[in-house]
Amino acid sequence: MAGSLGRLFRGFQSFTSLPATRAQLSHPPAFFSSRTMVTLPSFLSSKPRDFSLPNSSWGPEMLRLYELYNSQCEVETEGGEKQEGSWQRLPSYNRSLKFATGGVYLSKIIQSKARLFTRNIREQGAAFEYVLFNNKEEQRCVGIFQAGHLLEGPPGHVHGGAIATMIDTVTGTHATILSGPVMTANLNINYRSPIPLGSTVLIESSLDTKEGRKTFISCKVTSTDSSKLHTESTALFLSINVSHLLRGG
Ligand SMILES: CCCCCCCCCCCCCCCC(=O)SCCNC(=O)CCNC(=O)[C@H](O)C(C)(C)COP(=O)(O)OP(=O)(O)OC[C@H]1O[C@@H](n2cnc3c(N)ncnc32)[C@H](O)[C@@H]1OP(=O)(O)O
Repeated sequence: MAGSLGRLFRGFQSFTSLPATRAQLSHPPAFFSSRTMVTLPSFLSSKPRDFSLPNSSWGPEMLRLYELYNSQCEVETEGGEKQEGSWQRLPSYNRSLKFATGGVYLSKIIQSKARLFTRNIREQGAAFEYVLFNNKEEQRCVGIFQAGHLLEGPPGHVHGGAIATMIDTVTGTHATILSGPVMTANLNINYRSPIPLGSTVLIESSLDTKEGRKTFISCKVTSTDSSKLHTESTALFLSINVSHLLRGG
């Protein structure tokens, strides 16, 4: 079982190193084409909904930024050929294990009803709408986040716990790409200015350093034009053996 979990994490890492065409990124079924299934470690088998694709709840700013980064996922050479760009969109599912090889078996043992916290609210736009892009060369990850009405903390503004969740999501995914299976050991957050509910913000994560099992990451949340700083954060992730999760830590 630990081996299967390990394959999941490795699968996630190898996805991020796959050459992805724009078509693959925009249309999830193509991601599961026979060609890519050969390349992937076959940890995904059916066609789960990819929550990081645009839906009707996305506002103009969310869509604009999505297009901005998505257009850099593939570039055209002078000869007219398409090739991998500097950014890569990361797909996002509500339940990784469901689609894993042997996932049903694993799910029953772990938690049959478990769903990813940020992807389990059915009403589109009500809570966490986000998409992540990774820049492997620059060791940077960007999250575009639109906060829905269910995330209210102070009247009209986003709950600090929801902001922390999104920071953990962006930096945690980034750390997984950089270092494989990790857990958040420390998350240090300074809230500088409130985020209006319904607005879209940028969450930028960058690698500070890696020391043995430790991956140190910095993150900031800003307005989409970067002029306003909402939140600053540093995070420490520790590489784990997946059996750590099965033992309950
Ligand atoms: C599945 C398919 C693919 C998935 C692809 C992703 C897709 C979906 C994306 C979602 C993304 C969401 C991302 C959420 C990520 C979480 O939210 S994880 C949940 C929250 N975190 C936890 O519950 C962790 C709880 N803590 C633990 O389990 C353990 O304390 C840890 C963190 C594993 C560390 O334990 P340990 O391995 O025994 O390490 P330990 O020997 O204590 O310490 C090792 C070193 O680290 C240092 N250290 C340990 N803790 C700390 C600390 N808090 N501060 C500073 N230093 C520390 C120690 O001092 C030591 O340093 P050295 O002496 O070696 O220099």
